[in-house]
Amino acid sequence: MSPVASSSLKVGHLDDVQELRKYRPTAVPERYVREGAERPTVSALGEAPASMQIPVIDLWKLAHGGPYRARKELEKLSVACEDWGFFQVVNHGIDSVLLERMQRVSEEFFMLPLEEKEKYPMAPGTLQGYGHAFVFSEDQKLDWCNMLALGVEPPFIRNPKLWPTNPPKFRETLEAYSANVRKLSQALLRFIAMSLGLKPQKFNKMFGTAVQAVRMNYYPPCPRPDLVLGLSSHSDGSALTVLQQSMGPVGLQIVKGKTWVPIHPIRNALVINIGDTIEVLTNGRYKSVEHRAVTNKDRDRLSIVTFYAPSYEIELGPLPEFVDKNHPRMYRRYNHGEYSRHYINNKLDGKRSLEFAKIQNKS
Ligand SMILES: O=C(O)CCC(=O)C(=O)O
Ligand SMILES: [Fe+2]
Repeated sequence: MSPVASSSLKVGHLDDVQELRKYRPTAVPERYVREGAERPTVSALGEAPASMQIPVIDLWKLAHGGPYRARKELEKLSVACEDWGFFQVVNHGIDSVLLERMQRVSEEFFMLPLEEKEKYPMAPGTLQGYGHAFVFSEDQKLDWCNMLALGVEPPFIRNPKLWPTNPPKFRETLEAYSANVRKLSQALLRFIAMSLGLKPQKFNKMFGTAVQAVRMNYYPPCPRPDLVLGLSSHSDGSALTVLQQSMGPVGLQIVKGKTWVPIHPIRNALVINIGDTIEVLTNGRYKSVEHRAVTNKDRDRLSIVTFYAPSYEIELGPLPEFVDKNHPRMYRRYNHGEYSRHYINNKLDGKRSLEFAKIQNKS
């Protein structure tokens, strides 16, 4: 994919938030301070009661639970995708030792000295390496986050120079982890297809050789979590996203109605969300829900996020099964590679990226 020509971008000086934090500041630099409505506590949206939780889906029950339990779990999955766009999955089959190893090597990477991490620089306007993604101008507000993003599959999207050799176990751990997450994504897509009354392999067949990328987000403690965002609000440009988060404080929040709902970490569970591709294919029945990350005053947080998406050459649009008199077509047909380019060349801004495909229905 061709990113924005980096020479055409003027993004100003970008601080590294872990370096900023070393001086134990009590204030945050102006570039991180959000406008009122975007601030986590003075948000246009309210705060959800702590009891409000996204559904938890048991993959074992779906796959092996017998006809009754599997059907019940499939109904739960359908509600999760339709009403929430997010769920946590347990008994997903990925060994907890591998999850822990992945978390450890990621943490070790972020704890390296800056010079070491800067050996894998993310060029402005691209989405691979260590640095600041989605920054396109000098006046854009910055996220309180450090990122390492890597293309994983198919092999041609990899930039091996940006795969850390330090920590030494990083590469092999990411390979093993990604192979497992790929299988899980395919299994989930089978059940999601079934929950929609489609043939189980509908999405997997249609996607061709799926594109898989990983992003590790590290959020250091922040002296003013009330003023900044760890990650700006957005929906994911993937078909499906698989997110592993550390057991610490809540960071991920999703929009539900008029509230920001916190996603409380469950040990060894993975957070799954519907991305823009599934929203388009189902003509909006399953939605890619807006989400963001907030920071914490005393504790850091890590998320390891896998984006699973169709092959770039695939043409996408709402499937005929989801378009009728009562459900007019909401999205045009487009090429997925073109959408991916559009997504990475625009700042994260709620669901704005998907405007790319929206049909303005006259009502
Ligand atoms: O850190 C999180 O929980 C949110 C990460 C996320 O939404 C993303 O990387 O797309
Ligand atoms: Fe996301």
